[in-house]
Amino acid sequence: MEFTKMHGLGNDFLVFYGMDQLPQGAAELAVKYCDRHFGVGADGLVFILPSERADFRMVIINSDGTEAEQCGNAIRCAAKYVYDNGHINRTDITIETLGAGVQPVTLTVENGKVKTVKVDMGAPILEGRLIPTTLDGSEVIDRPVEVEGETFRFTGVSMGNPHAVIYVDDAPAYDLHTWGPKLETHPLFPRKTNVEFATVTGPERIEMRVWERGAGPTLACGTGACATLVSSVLNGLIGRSAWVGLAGGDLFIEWNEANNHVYMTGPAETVYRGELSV
Ligand SMILES: N[C@@H](CCC[C@H](N)C(=O)O)C(=O)O
Repeated sequence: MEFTKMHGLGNDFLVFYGMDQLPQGAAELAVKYCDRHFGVGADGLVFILPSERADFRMVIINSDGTEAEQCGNAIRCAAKYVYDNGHINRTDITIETLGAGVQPVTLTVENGKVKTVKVDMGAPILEGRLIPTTLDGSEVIDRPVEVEGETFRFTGVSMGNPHAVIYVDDAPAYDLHTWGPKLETHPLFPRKTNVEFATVTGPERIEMRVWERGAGPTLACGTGACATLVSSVLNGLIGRSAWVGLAGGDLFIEWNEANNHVYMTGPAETVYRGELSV
């Protein structure tokens, strides 16, 4: 099986193209080859497949073998992949995802090279039961969640996949390894959750670190950055656009008031191509 190693701000993937459907055993492949010691090493597998509703369909499998509904960094990589490899010759592409439907993607190309990728990530889902959480209500803002005697306050946002955003004093220094896994699997979140620890540091800047559902600590999370901007607006902490600083670099996020859609702009990089014997 041929693959291409790609990343978005260090959130890395093995990208597969050319199959008609998701291969059997994709979960086992993910566990085996995402392993950083006994495999290739990645946060997930990305399959770019044919779609009946869009130019392409993307499936993302986390490194623990679970399928996610959406992945912001992977969709930027998928768009760059199909453009660079001549599978499409337009810079406006549509990509279908499980959790967020068909998403329009725009590539900025300079001297034949993809510089940035902007994705219309759609409207955030804010209803408690739909995120999903076990809480009722049209919004889940600044609500308590208790873990081993510690009370955190979180805001729930789904970008097709679930996120719990928690504000801390210094996100880059935060001990996410202790609290991330406990919050990810808390019973308040029936499909588990991605967990973002965030600090608003300026009128257009948020620092964020992420513990991802099914992948643990990653260097960046596109949907997490979108969820963090939405949460920060809902909590009255920032305006409707900002740079979100992650361990692997920055993403620019806008939540458009007119159509309620969230837009994410950032880079995507190819590292190398390889072949797996399976
Ligand atoms: N890294 C991603 C999100 C990948 C899926 C996530 N771990 C989940 O299970 O929801 C991103 O860039 O959005």
